[in-house]
Amino acid sequence: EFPPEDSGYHTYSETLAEIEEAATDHPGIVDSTSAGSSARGRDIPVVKISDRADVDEAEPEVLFTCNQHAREHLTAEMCLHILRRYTDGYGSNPGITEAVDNREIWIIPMVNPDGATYDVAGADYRGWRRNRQSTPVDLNRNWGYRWGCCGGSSGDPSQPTYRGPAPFSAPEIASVRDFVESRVVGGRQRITAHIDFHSFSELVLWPYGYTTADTAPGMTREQYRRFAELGNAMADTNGYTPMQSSDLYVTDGSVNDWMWAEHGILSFTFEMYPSGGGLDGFYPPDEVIQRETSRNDEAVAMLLDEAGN
Ligand SMILES: CC(C)C[C@H](NS(N)(=O)=O)C(=O)O
Ligand SMILES: [Ca+2]
Ligand SMILES: [Ca+2]
Ligand SMILES: [Ca+2]
Ligand SMILES: [Zn+2]
Repeated sequence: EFPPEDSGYHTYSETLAEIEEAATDHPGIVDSTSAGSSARGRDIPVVKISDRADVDEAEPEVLFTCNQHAREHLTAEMCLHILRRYTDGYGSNPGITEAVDNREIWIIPMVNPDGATYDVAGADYRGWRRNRQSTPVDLNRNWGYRWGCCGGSSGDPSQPTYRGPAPFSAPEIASVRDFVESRVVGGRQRITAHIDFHSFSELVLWPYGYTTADTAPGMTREQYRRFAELGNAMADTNGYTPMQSSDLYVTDGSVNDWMWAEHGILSFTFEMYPSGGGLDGFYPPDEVIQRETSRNDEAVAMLLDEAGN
């Protein structure tokens, strides 16, 4: 559980309750399903928001993933904020109504439910990052594109950036992979854009992470330019700093590289508030949740719009 002064954050069960409530309150535009199970057997919920949500329509699909890293609780709040905004706003906010009528929005609020739960299970925050397999894995190093290629992860099981024994060895990542692969319909990946939310540092990041080069196999100059232009435009709306992922540091096995290289999905990472500070940066007071999640409203709207191009 979160300490009383941070009760505004959602636990796993409170997250499930939020999803249930959205589905109950907005039955026509919400459909909830599961990507699969975590290492400790928790369901990994996937929520869909669209007009005629129970029908797979030929509309561009956009994915938002949150909480790959256990202690980054503000990111789960970001995903729940998108869920609430795009359901409560339907029919009253023209931009939201337009997006829901013309897109299929997929939200996975807690990719790492075991880790998120473990982090708040003690008397104090545990500063936990990884999942809760017997040998814990850094989920954002376990994706299968150029996995472990380039010194952007660790092969040491004791390290926080341990990549696991093989790509997709973490059940959480295998589950999200399976979900994304299930969106290849009629031979075409229907998801066109994605944001993976992390904290912290206030950054907008785009691939590749495994190399510092702008262009590489599967990333032409024109494609890189599209990432950079959209990344800069989104950063202009939330005041985050835009850069190629590897300009921060080289990572291999990250979600963005896999989403782009394997599925051609315009995949970004947003590092949320705060911009700096020590380990307490992972635990901003719950008083900032509303401000720091709605800070990304315009960027989310921009990505949803771009997803149709
Ligand atoms: C997406 C990468 C480049 C940054 C991220 N930073 S975090 N959220 O773990 O502190 C990470 O190390 O996975
Ligand atoms: Ca508080
Ligand atoms: Ca629809
Ligand atoms: Ca569809
Ligand atoms: Zn993270």
